[in-house]
Amino acid sequence: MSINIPKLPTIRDLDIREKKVLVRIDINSPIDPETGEILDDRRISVHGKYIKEMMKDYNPALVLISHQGRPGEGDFTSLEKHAELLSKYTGVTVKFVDDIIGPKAREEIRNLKPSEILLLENLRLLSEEIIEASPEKQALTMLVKKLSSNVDVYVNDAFATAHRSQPSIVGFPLSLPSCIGPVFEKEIQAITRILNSFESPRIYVLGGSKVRELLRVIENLMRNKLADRILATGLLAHLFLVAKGIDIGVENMKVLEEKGLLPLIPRARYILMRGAPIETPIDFKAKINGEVRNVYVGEIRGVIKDIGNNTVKIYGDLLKDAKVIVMRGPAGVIEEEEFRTGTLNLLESVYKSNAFTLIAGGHLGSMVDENRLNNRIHVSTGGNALLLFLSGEELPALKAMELSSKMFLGW
Ligand SMILES: Nc1ncnc2c1ncn2[C@@H]1O[C@H](COP(=O)(O)OP(=O)(O)O)[C@@H](O)[C@H]1O
Ligand SMILES: O=C(OP(=O)(O)O)[C@H](O)COP(=O)(O)O
Repeated sequence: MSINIPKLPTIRDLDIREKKVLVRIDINSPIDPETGEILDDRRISVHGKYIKEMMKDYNPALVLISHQGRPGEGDFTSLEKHAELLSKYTGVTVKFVDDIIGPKAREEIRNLKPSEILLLENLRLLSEEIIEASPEKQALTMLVKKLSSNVDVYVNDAFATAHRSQPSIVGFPLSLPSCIGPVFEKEIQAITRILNSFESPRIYVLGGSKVRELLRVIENLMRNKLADRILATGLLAHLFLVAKGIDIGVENMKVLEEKGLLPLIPRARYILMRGAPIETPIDFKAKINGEVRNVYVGEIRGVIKDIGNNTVKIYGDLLKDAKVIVMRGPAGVIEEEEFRTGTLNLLESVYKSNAFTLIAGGHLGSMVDENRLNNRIHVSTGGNALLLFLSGEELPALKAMELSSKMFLGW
């Protein structure tokens, strides 16, 4: 199976010096739903580092756009606090405006000078931004029309949103000379390294809560024969246990129901029947009568919040032999300290392994110990974007960028 990585324009191919540059970043971060505090700012710090370099090398006037959360969910918040953190990491005061396409935002953009940075409000306040459509349609949205006429070029540095065919990702490339940004470029380099390695076993450790997207990834991995083993954790493990006919208890079925995951059971069964190499945990951590207990499959009690001690050991042993590891999503509810052990122990196996490893996803990335990293481990800013690409899907952001380079750069 060969995955085609198109040649993409970078900021070295576009003249951005002293220009007004619209940069789509992804600073979507875990948020405490109670306090609205940003729980982990890794994506912000990574973008901050590269924006700082961009300012030093090209002195542009930067207009930053991003989303945060999804409407209706606890992490759907303003980007005001993100601007403060971006200021900290770039060393430049990042001005925030609580508007996106209205007169206030456009006035700020018009007045922006080289060496200044402006962050607009959460893009998903615009209903247009939630709708997925073709680049041609998205180029006609109000967002794209109103902002394009106020900037010179568009840079897509939101690798983590590259799998969404939303206007801020695929609309601007058809409207402005465009390129990918430095964060995006680094991700493509890491992916190329994985795709060029034909060593096995290739082990995927998949967890977290975005189960629907993970099933799509697993289907692609199987179709393209890219995974030797898939170790399920997080809510994905709940789903596959149920699909195997295992009783996970009423409380855990309720968790699946509340997350809208019950309709995915037949699809998970079909995946298993087709022989997907999916391993499920043999034990879990749950809180019973206020105490954290290790419970075994077959006698599950309480709400499962992490993988158990024996699963950690078995998964850890399997990872010892891996040549390539892709890890996505935490193994448990890492927001609660007592349920971080599974995730931290799996990461420990990664630090000790000799495999080339990709670590994907905001929550998992926040658990990584930066001091234990080496050049075999790439901590991606992307989650599902990375996995979908690695499993052979065409990313809308890349397709739009290819169209753009034909239109504006004559490539
Ligand atoms: N057993 C579990 N039960 C409920 N939620 C879980 C469980 N395991 C993990 N999660 C949740 O998954 C979420 C992170 O998933 P996801 O967004 O897919 O990961 P990432 O941000 O790394 O991409 C966390 O909020 C965590 O609480
Ligand atoms: O966090 C993100 O994706 P991820 O959870 O796959 O890493 C991106 O910001 C995309 O967010 P979305 O999945 O709400 O479109």
